[in-house]
Amino acid sequence: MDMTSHMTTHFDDAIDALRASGQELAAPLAAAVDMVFGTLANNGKVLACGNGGSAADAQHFIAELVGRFERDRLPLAGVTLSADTSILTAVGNDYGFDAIFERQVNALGQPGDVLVAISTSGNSPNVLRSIEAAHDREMSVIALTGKGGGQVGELLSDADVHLCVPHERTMRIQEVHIVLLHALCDGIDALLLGDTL
Ligand SMILES: O=C(CO)[C@@H](O)[C@H](O)[C@H](O)[C@H](O)COP(=O)(O)O
Ligand SMILES: [Zn+2]
Repeated sequence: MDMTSHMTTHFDDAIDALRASGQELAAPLAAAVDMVFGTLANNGKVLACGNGGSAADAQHFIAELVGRFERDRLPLAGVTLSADTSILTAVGNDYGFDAIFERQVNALGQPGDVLVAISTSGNSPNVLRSIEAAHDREMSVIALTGKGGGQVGELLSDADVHLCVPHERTMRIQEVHIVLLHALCDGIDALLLGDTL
């Protein structure tokens, strides 16, 4: 195997995945910006969850809300549901791993809040249950998925936003997810601060 050309295919495939996603997802992404901005403007908050690399993405996104993205601004209300090891081990131990996000949505979620649910397969049970809990609590959902959206796609309502990356490989989907989350941060900042750097 020519490792250099093998590595080159990753860049080419990532570019293709981003280009295809840009064509399909720019419009729903704009709707997601409006949803999050509306929630924050009404003193609501954003909850975010995912497993593995998507847990890191959820944490990364919320850090950019609570801290900052590219420009100084007021702190924005967000909580990562996949970062607190005491909650995750306690709820996982006592109620099962599938309840780790649902339990926190039920503890923290209020009507009008937004859940950002990240699952490349769209089939992780703990993410599915977080979406059901969000709906029960009259929250809106922004779902970041791939592989056709899986069961997440079937759970979402018309009021939710589905950002389904048109790709089958987890890593490519995750790479697009981080672009989506950064674009979401940029869109929120543009509405808050004006759209020039
Ligand atoms: O980062 C990666 C693979 O790139 C893994 O850690 C990956 O996130 C984990 O296998 C997750 O459990 C996958 O869950 P999901 O995206 O299907 O909901
Ligand atoms: Zn990964």
